[in-house]
Amino acid sequence: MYGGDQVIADLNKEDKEKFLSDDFNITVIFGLLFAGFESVSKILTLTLKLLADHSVLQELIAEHEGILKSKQNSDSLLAWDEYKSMTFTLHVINESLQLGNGAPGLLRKALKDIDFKGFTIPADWTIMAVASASQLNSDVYKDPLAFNPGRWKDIDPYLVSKNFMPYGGGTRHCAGAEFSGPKSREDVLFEVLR
Ligand code: HEM
Repeated sequence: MYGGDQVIADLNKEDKEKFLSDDFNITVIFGLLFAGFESVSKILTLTLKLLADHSVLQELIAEHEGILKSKQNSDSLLAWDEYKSMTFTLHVINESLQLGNGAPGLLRKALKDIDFKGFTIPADWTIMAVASASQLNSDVYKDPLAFNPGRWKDIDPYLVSKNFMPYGGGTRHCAGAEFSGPKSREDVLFEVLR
């Protein structure tokens, strides 16, 4: 049984039969609604605004029409390979994610003292990693506030690996990343290295 199914099943059970506690289930439902709604609506709104303001729509439409034309059965659903072949679409999404910085900060806790560039972050301290500090850094991205999907065509994989984390990273990496937008850092890296 998947986690979501378990939550729904537990909602209909007596307390003593429940596998997960009510507190846990409520936190999961709130978390999913918040994580899955606020993030998508914010980035989607920004993307539509950027598309309205810039002349990339024709190229996007051409890419999608090309895929539709190459389909053997025009009524068939979008296949995974077709989705993955939308290179320009992915560049537009990346650019929106890079500009949008959906999460203001990624929260972590120092499990032990951490030495970093001559400073020590003491154990138990809360750390907030601010992705926009690198995603909007002009030393990293040339003219970072410009909407330029073309920058993703030949982007340096090293730069991406260190400076693009719209979905966070590590064990707390966004659970909806593959579902909501295609690009984790690892995906971009894979695409560039391919
Ligand atoms: C454009 C859309 C989205 C963006 C930019 C985004 C971004 C993020 C970021 C930055 C984090 C924190 C990761 C970290 O701390 O390393 C996160 C966590 C999370 N996201 Fe997303 N997210 C998006 C869509 C979604 C969707 C659609 C869902 C669910 C269907 C979702 C579910 C989650 C969950 C459950 C977490 C918590 C993961 C954990 O703490 O273990 N996200 N997201």
